[in-house]
Amino acid sequence: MKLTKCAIALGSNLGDSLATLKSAILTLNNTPEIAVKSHSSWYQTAPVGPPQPDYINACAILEVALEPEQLLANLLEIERKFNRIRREKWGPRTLDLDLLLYDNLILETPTLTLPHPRMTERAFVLVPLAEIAPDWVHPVTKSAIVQLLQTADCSGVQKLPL
Ligand SMILES: Nc1ncnc2c1ncn2[C@@H]1O[C@H](COP(=O)(O)OP(=O)(O)OP(=O)(O)O)[C@@H](O)[C@H]1O
Ligand SMILES: Nc1nc2c(c(=O)[nH]1)N=C(CO)CN2
Repeated sequence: MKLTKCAIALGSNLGDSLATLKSAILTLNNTPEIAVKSHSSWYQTAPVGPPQPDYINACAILEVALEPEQLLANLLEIERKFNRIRREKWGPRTLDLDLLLYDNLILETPTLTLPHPRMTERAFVLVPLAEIAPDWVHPVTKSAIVQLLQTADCSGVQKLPL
């Protein structure tokens, strides 16, 4: 099967978030149909939505031998492995994995929207993504990630020391 380049966002604001995100990257890379090609720095980010602890966020570039829905199923399965408590909408979680971009595919099904519909307004996604894929053109807005970043409010996003 052909390999497809994808971008994902990782987030956590419960438990040992940094350890969880590092472990999630290893778990992804141990999946036979998924290769993690690169990941961004780790960022501490102010919560968007209801009051809750700060998040650690990052983005990763994957090469996958999976259809979009299969990749989403893998991401949700890994989330489930790490998330032992019930989640409220936009509430705290031990691990959140969002599929941002699947090549230049535009897709809308009941369970999967591509590109991720809220990625263009989220500095906690655009800052880490611009680090690893600045020139990737968002297929709906036709803007490169680095251009989308120019209009984002990045005040709540802080790079963590290595
Ligand atoms: N591009 C996408 N990436 C991840 N999930 C998606 C995507 N498009 C649609 N979904 C659907 O969204 C559902 C709920 O996702 P989730 O609980 O992570 O939302 P959330 O993290 O609370 O909010 P947000 O989607 O704004 O980050 C998933 O089960 C999935 O079916
Ligand atoms: N800073 C930040 N805020 C959020 C995040 C996140 O990953 N980072 N995820 C949310 C639900 O997807 C809601 N709010």
